[in-house]
Amino acid sequence: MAAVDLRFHLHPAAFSSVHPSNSSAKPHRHCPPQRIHAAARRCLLRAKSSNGHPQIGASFSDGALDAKPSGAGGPAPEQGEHTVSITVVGASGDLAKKKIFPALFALFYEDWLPEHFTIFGYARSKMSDEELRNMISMTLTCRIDQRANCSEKMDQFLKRCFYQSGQYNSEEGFCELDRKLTEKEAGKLPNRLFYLSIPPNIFVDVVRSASRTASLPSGGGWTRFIVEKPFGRDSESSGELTRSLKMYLEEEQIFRIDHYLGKELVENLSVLRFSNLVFQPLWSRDYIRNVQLIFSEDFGTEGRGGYFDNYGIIRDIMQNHLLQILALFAMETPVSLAAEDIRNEKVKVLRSMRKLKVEDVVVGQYKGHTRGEKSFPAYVDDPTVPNDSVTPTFAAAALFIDNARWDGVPFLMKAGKALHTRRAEIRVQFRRVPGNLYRGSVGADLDMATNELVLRVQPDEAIYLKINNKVPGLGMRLDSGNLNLFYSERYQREIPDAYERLLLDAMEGERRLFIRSDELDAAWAIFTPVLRELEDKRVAPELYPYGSRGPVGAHYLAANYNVRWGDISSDGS
Ligand SMILES: NC(=O)C1=CN([C@@H]2O[C@H](COP(=O)(O)OP(=O)(O)OC[C@H]3O[C@@H](n4cnc5c(N)ncnc54)[C@H](OP(=O)(O)O)[C@@H]3O)[C@@H](O)[C@H]2O)C=CC1
Ligand SMILES: O=C1O[C@H](COP(=O)(O)O)[C@@H](O)[C@H](O)[C@H]1O
Repeated sequence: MAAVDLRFHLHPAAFSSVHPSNSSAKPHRHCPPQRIHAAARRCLLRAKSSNGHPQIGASFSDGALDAKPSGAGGPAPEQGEHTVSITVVGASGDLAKKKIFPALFALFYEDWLPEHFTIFGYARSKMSDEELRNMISMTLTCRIDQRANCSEKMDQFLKRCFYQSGQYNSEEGFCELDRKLTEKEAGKLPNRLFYLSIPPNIFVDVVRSASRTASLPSGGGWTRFIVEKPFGRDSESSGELTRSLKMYLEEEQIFRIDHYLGKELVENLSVLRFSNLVFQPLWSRDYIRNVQLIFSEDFGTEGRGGYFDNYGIIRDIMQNHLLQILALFAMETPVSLAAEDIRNEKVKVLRSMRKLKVEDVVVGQYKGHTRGEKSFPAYVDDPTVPNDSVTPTFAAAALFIDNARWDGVPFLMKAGKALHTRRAEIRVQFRRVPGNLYRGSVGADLDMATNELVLRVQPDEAIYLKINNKVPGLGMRLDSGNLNLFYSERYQREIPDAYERLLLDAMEGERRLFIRSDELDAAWAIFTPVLRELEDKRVAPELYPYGSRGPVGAHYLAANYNVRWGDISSDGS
């Protein structure tokens, strides 16, 4: 039966500000829509209160400059004529080029964007609109299954893209941006989305400048900020970041993105759990022996060493992507599918988790390796990484949830760069069959004959369940076979990129797949002590060759809990 996609039925009002919390509730001042040079000057002269908040009630002496209704710069907007302006801050960067602009184009191509929208790139690099368009055009592709009118659609999309160069900590650039946005929004009810695709050390600068100068007045349309990870380095810095952001924004305006939550299989995890009766009774310590969350990449940190060395794999992947999956996997049934109900359950399960101990962690770092003619660099060969760096590019960890459902069940995580394959998956290993009638027919190792449910997040999305099966023939021999749901065989449509779903959700004000600040606090509480200890003691990572399966220490760690990693068979099944 064809699935009904509710988004096709969304009313344009889904993009409007229907709830006060959707609007920019913090008081702020707008840049004047006219005479921008004077405006920029005034922006800079704007008085600040002692705590850095934009001042309530501060106004320009020139009342005309101040009088900007939601649809300023044009005739009164007609009912329902909304427009969304999306500003990609850090538009010249890797993520913007690789993911954000392509995702925006994909949304446009499939008619998910509202009729009236404008896209702005903002960064320090000097670029004209045309140069931005050229840059973006290199990154755009059309879905293989929908190539019709592709270049026409690209041209239409690129015409809606503009660029504003400016500093991140200066209000001048954002004032100029505000002026241009206002021009494009003329006659419509505006809404603004800022995507902070920039290094974390400048998040607050941008939020301060943009919220003071380029966010919409309270009571107008909404102004939202998507903030990229990392959200701090530990509990303390994350708390500090949250406090700083909240000086300028309401929590409702902050969309902390974890793109793994936008992946199809991760979204499907709750569907699998809560809409299939067969799994419901099995989902606990009674039947599940261990759960494995595995992430591997077959490339190193090339080009991102400077960022990575300050964070390491635990912060880059485990504390966010894998922990979020774990929370969705292990949470209790939420009251409803509403964002706050789901996030409440996630927080509860995260708060039930034991703080990770150093003896439950193995860290590794890749070293150079030569295979045939080809040489692969060591992590420390990156010129932006210190030669004596002990930053882990691989980690394995055993985590526990101290609640009634999961008491004693090891949740094993493994994440690494420069490994032999690129993969992300969830493996659920079930207990042995008690008093198994067929124990003589399944081979010596009963643990090898237990059921395993695998959710392959990427690549080649799939769900499969390993079952024991009689090998056809006159004898009685069992082997392990898979009940398969391979997405490429079952579904013809190409799977949207995670960023498409998340951008759309942010525009719709749907927070379900974004991280709330208390979730973040709970997540950091689990990892901060171990990160501190690893760093204070400069624990030396186990070296593993580029392109290998990672440090053997990961196997010893799993063995401590009678676990065997499910991804070690040669075919990876
Ligand atoms: N790249 C990826 O695959 C992923 C990235 N992220 C996160 O997304 C954000 C953006 O990542 P990415 O695009 O890789 O970042 P980049 O390093 O490419 O930076 C983005 C832009 O920010 C500006 N910039 C870079 N360094 C500085 C600096 N020290 N001070 C001021 N401005 C600077 C540059 O623009 P200009 O000089 O023109 O101003 C640059 O083009 C980060 O928070 C990252 O952690 C998250 C997941 C994956
Ligand atoms: O957040 C991050 O994710 C990417 C992996 O994302 P994927 O969607 O390609 O699996 C990772 O390479 C990067 O280091 C990390 O910051």
